[in-house]
Amino acid sequence: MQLETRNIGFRYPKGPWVFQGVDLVIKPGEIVGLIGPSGCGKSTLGRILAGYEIPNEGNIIIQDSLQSVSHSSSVQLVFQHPEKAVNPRWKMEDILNEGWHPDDKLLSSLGIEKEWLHRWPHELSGGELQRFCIARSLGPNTRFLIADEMTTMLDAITQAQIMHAVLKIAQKRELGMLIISHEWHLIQRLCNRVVQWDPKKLNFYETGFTKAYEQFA
Ligand SMILES: Nc1ncnc2c1ncn2[C@@H]1O[C@H](COP(=O)(O)OP(=O)(O)OP(=O)(O)O)[C@@H](O)[C@H]1O
Repeated sequence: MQLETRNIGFRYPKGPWVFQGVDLVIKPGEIVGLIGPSGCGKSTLGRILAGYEIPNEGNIIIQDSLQSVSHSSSVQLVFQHPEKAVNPRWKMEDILNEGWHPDDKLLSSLGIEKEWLHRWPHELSGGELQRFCIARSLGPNTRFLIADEMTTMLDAITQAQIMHAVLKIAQKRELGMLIISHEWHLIQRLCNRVVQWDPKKLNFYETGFTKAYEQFA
């Protein structure tokens, strides 16, 4: 089972091509980094992979079934703005348990305190809220996790703790991950492979292998 894009191209309505001809493969258990300058289309690609946008050209292939539209709960996206990903009218307990019921072990590995479950989203910091979004994304159906600047709002120590917890889960469950980040050091340290923006071709290309993330886990 792998997550694959074949020759995908995307443009927003009336806009220019953001990218074209993107071929990307994420295998189970593989941690792939995606880097590139602001505005090159990293988040757009992440949203396409998670099924929130439909490519104008090409296909997304998940689990060996050819789909012109990528939409599957097996691909989960956690992005930079957790406040936009939760219902402000729901208490954290309901938000957390909407799709599945994360156990205490997972909550504690992500540093989620029990007392937070009884709060409203606006009563948590961005980083605290993000831990809930991460826990929510790791349901039993998840096979691939797209982490779009997932830990950007956290301090370096908390960022390392959370990434460590997520990577351990990814390793144990053989989840494939795409880590989108501007932080080259983070990408270099965590990823098996790195994919980078090619401005001439409006495309992404492999930069080669980095250190295996086991060193970090
Ligand atoms: N809803 C939208 N409608 C029109 N254009 C959009 C929309 N969202 C993004 N864009 C444009 O598409 C391009 C790619 O945006 P995207 O957010 O994918 O880039 P990015 O590489 O993730 O940037 P950053 O690193 O700053 O987060 C940008 O030029 C952006 O202005």
